[in-house]
Amino acid sequence: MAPKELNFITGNKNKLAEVQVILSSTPVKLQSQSIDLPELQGTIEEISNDKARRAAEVVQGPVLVEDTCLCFNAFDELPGPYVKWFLKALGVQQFHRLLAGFDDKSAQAVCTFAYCEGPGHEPIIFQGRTDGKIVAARGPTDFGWDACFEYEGQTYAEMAKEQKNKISHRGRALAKLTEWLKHEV
Ligand SMILES: O=c1[nH]c(=O)c2ncn([C@@H]3O[C@H](COP(=O)(O)OP(=O)(O)OP(=O)(O)O)[C@@H](O)[C@H]3O)c2[nH]1
Ligand SMILES: [Mg+2]
Repeated sequence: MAPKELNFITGNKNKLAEVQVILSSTPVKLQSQSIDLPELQGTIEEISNDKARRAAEVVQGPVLVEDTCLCFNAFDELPGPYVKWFLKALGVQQFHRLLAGFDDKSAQAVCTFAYCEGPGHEPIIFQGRTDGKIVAARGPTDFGWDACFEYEGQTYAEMAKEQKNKISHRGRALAKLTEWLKHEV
């Protein structure tokens, strides 16, 4: 695989930490810059593409961005990309009550990375999805909604990091990115 430098533009330290761990077993040299980018309202892919274009304009060079969505099947995929604001308003201990009136507690975590070569270039996206269930918070609450997202009986927060990274929306998206980098000249 050609060693590649990637400049990951994110304001989220937890995301950055997971990406660093996952990419540490690849030749990718990861840099990062914390720029809080405006986020479009639109489809998951439109938001990630727009975020990558904006970041490339600010940095004037190649960038990698990521947008994470949490889609409730009972809400026809909402809160989706707006999960951040629901979590901020409710807090992780009350978050699961969004689905109190619904039997269907199933949800899908979606991670979409967008790589953009630079201003004017079309971003390329790499997406990972993990199906789970929304539950009352269990485990450490230091990363977003990890404590409320249950996968095969364990919440993300209850899992060891390596275990989460193997099956998570982010781990699956990064596996596609590193596969692509192998063939990138
Ligand atoms: O429990 C979690 N496990 C995860 O694996 C995970 N990945 C993201 N998130 C949270 O979901 C929202 C996405 O919003 P988001 O993608 O716009 O992130 P962000 O604004 O924090 O950073 P960024 O946009 O600067 O990269 C934010 O509240 C993130 O904290 C996660 N929560
Ligand atoms: Mg964001």
